[in-house]
Amino acid sequence: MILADTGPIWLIGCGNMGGAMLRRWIAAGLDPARVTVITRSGTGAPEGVRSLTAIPDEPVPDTVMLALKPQQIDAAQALLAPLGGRIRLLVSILAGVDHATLAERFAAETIVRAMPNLPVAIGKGVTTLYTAGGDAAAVMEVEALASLLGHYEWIADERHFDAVTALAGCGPGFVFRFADALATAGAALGLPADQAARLAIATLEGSAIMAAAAEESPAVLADRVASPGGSTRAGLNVLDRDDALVGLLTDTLAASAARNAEMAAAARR
Ligand SMILES: NC(=O)C1=CN([C@@H]2O[C@H](COP(=O)(O)OP(=O)(O)OC[C@H]3O[C@@H](n4cnc5c(N)ncnc54)[C@H](O)[C@@H]3O)[C@@H](O)[C@H]2O)C=CC1
Ligand SMILES: O=C(O)[C@@H]1CCC=N1
Repeated sequence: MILADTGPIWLIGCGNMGGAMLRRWIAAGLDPARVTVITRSGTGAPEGVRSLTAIPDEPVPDTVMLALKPQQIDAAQALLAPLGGRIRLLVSILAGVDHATLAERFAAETIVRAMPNLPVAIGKGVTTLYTAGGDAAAVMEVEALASLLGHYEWIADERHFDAVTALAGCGPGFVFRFADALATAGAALGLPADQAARLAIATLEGSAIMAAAAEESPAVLADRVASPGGSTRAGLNVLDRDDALVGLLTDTLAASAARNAEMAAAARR
C-alpha cells in the first residue's frame, strides 16, 4: 500500500512503541521531514526527525499520533489544547482509552484506535484497528501505515479492543516469557543455560513460521510432532492435564484485559 504524502505528522510520545513504529516507517520510506516528535524529555526521536518538548507555533498538523501512556492522557490533552482547529486524523495507541473518551478530549475529524505490538520494529508486528467512522482517505492512510508494520486487521466492535490488546498487544511479552521458561526448563534438564536459550528461541522461531504458513491448525501440527506413545505426547499430557496451559493463558489475558479496562476508566474521569 502506498503512503500518501498528506502533510505533517506529530508523534506525541516516542518511547518503546512510538519509537519502534516510527523507525519502521522511516525504514520503509516515510520522509522523516514530515514528522515532529513531541515528548516531555525531548529524547527518543530517530535521527533526522524534529524533536520538541512543546507543540510548535504552526498550523494544525494533518495527523497526530498519541504514543504516550494512558496515564499521561491529561498531559497530551493540555499539550494539544492550544491548537486552533480540528486535527484531520488522530491515531491513538493508548491501551484501554476508548474512542468516546478520545473524541471528548481531542478535536479530530477522524479518530482511529490502533493496537500495535513490539515486532512492528521488524515489520512483523500485529496491529489491530478500530474507528467509529471517519473520512475514507484518512482510514486508508492508517491502513497504509499499518501495512508497513506487518499484519493488521480491523475490529468492528470496540468491546473487543481490550481482548485484542491482551492477546496481540501484550502477547509478545507472554511469548518472550514462554521462551525464557522453555530455556529454564531445558537448563533444569542439565543443558548449559546459553545453549538452552538459543535452542528455545530457534524452536519458537521455526514453529511460529511453520504455523503461520500451514493450512493445518496448531493443534494438528502439535499432533504431528507427537508420535503415538512417544515423548512429545508425554510432555503434552502435562500441558493438557485439566487444560493447564489454556487455563493459565486464560487467566493471563483476563488480567491484562481487566487492567486495560481500569486504565480506560481512569482516562474517563
Ligand atoms: N510497549 C508496547 O509493546 C506497547 C505499547 N502500547 C501503548 O503505547 C503507549 C506507549 O507505551 P510505551 O512506548 O511502552 O511507553 P514508554 O514509556 O516507552 O514511552 C512513553 C513516551 O511518552 C513520552 N511522554 C511521557 N509524558 C509525556 C508528556 N507529558 N508529553 C509528551 N510525551 C510524553 C515519553 O517521553 C516517552 O517518549 C502506551 O499507551 C501503551 O498502551 C501499545 C501496544 C504495545
Ligand atoms: O503494557 C501495556 O500497557 C501496553 C499495552 C499493550 C502492550 N503494552
